[in-house]
Amino acid sequence: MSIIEVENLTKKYEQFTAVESINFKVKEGEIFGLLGPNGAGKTTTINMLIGLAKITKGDIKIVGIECAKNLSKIQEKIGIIPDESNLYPEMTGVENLSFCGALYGMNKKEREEKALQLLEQVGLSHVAEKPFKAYSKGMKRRLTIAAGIIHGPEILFLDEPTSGIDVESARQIRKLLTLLNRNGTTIFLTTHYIEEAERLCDRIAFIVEGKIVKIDSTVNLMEKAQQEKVVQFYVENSKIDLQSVLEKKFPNYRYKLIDSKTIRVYSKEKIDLLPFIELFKKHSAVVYEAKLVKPSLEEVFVQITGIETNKMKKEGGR
Ligand SMILES: Nc1ncnc2c1ncn2[C@@H]1O[C@H](COP(=O)(O)OP(=O)(O)OP(=O)(O)O)[C@@H](O)[C@H]1O
Repeated sequence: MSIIEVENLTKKYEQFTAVESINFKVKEGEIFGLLGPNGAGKTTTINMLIGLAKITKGDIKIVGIECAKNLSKIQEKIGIIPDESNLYPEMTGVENLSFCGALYGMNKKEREEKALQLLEQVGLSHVAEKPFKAYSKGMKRRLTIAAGIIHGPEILFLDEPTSGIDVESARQIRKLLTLLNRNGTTIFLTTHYIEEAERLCDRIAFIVEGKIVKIDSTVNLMEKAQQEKVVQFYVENSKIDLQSVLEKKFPNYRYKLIDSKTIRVYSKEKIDLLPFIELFKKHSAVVYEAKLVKPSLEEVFVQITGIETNKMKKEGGR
């Protein structure tokens, strides 16, 4: 069953179209990711879904309810994790969570128990009594997530959940999202980390310049990637432009220059390494490494969008 249905959704900022007639459905119980580079329209889309941005055209249904007119009816069913925290800096972790619980009508005992349980889940028990303002960026994001799920929402919306935070916090957040999802929460997230989408999402929509260019299950997308063989050469002492020399000699392969010494060769067939090594040798270039690379979602993303992934931020390069 579809728990989110989006039809011809469009957002214009005056003459500029930030999101153009996009369509997608999110199935109950899945983790759905909207993946795209900066400025693609991810935040605009999620903001329309959660009622923070006005829709220019189109329809959104969440749990079967038309959102435009009935936002208040879906508020309790959804959890929203903004990229900027909305918690109180002076309050401690436990106080912030307990306060959020009170907003959802939970009684004192219930919300304090839930607060402690959530602090444990997000790995923040040791700072439960410290004020929020003393938390690191990653800790703040984790507490913001805990606050967004205190009422046990059916659907969780997250805008760039691990952007700009430390690797350990990102790992904890991914673990928590996986756990929540296993327990039945549907998750809609935006990200510009390809690895994150690959690791977390059941289905992914690629969004570029306000348009969805592909939607498929991660399994199907990965299968497509794995149809190609990829060999990576690491070459030193080379005075040649690796890509143009290879393209001229072996035009039937596809190439991607990783850096001036590293190049990838792509083919649907097996790749015979010897002719490559001989060609490098002829140009006095020494091959120090030739390895088979396991194709990743990155390859599919580049193929479909034509966007070089160095334009997307990398995980770890936070
Ligand atoms: N309030 C606004 N007024 C005018 N243009 C806007 C406004 N908000 C966003 N835009 C533009 O709409 C486009 C989509 O922005 P959006 O923030 O949705 O992208 P994004 O995919 O979330 O990227 P990022 O990761 O950089 O936030 C961008 O070109 C942006 O400059």
